[in-house]
Amino acid sequence: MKSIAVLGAGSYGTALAIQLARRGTPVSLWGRDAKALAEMESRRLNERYLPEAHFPVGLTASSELGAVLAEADEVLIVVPSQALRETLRKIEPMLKPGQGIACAMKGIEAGSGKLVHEVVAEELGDNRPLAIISGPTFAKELGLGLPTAVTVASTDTAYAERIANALHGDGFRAYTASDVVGVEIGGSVKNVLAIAVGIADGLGLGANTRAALITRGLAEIMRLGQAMGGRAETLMGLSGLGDLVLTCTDNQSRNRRMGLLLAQGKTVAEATAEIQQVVEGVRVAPEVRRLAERHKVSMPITDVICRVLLGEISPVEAVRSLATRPSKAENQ
Ligand SMILES: NC(=O)C1=CN([C@@H]2O[C@H](COP(=O)(O)OP(=O)(O)OC[C@H]3O[C@@H](n4cnc5c(N)ncnc54)[C@H](O)[C@@H]3O)[C@@H](O)[C@H]2O)C=CC1
Ligand SMILES: O=C(CO)COP(=O)(O)O
Repeated sequence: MKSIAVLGAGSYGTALAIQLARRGTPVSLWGRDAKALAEMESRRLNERYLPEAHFPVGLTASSELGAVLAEADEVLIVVPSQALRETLRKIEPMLKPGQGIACAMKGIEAGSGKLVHEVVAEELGDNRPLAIISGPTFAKELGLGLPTAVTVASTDTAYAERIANALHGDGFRAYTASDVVGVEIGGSVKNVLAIAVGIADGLGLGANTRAALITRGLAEIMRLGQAMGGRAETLMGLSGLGDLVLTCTDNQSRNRRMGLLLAQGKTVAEATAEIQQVVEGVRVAPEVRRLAERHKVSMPITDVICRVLLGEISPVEAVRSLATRPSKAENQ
């Protein structure tokens, strides 16, 4: 790949930019805060979001969006999902013909319930190649160069391979897939389930509860994902089960930490202020619930998490309401 613009200089945008540069692609990392970007460029480090990983040669940081896009052959967007549409509107007049768009955010647009590929198609049309990058990838570990695997999904196989090849290597494995919806649903819904597991662990409910929530959470991902056209093998893969296990079981996850803090009695606002980074599950949960209603699938864990986030029930009541559901066949 000749060169790539990475839009979004938070923890994950920085980590992916570092990986691309490590593999030899010239990368421009763009963020909207001019002072922060100038500091990153001079210190060769993103002190606030990824202080563990130095920038390789070939990675430049800039807040000049026009210049960054003009020099790039491809564009990778890694802003939070709620900032995706705004970012697309900003870049649309500056894009060059043929520049592909890859997206690595994990969420659903609040209010519209649109998946990432739908938002991109609405704003940019469907003439550009589009890929979704997802999977079990904590930014810090990726930044440190620890072994990591992702899925790159696109209906354009050649484009998925181009993006995967740019990322692949040095212990980073990038697999390709064509099931865009399956990859998007796995990556979005696992954020909600990680809040649930965080709550259970925060309340000290133990390993049995954690395993039950992860497994029944996977059942929710499978039901919604398949109802929306995703494939079971995708939902059981890196971007589904893989990311669910990662996010539910390690405190690097902001969504899991949200659950832990709610279990301590903090409000959503207090927990958000403490975490100081994006917690996608909070905005995604009500959208997942609406999608479940629209597609007539049962998602009881998602449902109680929505109610906790709205302040309708406490974390203890949420767990109680799940535990007292009537018995049923496991495969329904
Ligand atoms: N951090 C991680 O380990 C991983 C994160 N992701 C996903 O990546 C996406 C981005 O998350 P993080 O980088 O972790 O968030 P973060 O909280 O570390 O950073 C967010 C960044 O987005 C920027 N931003 C917010 N609104 C913006 C806007 N309107 N225009 C431009 N920039 C804007 C902020 O200034 C900040 O630099 C999320 O969807 C997340 O789920 C996916 C895999 C791993
Ligand atoms: O998506 C992630 C890891 O794959 C990061 O999870 P959190 O957003 O919960 O930190």
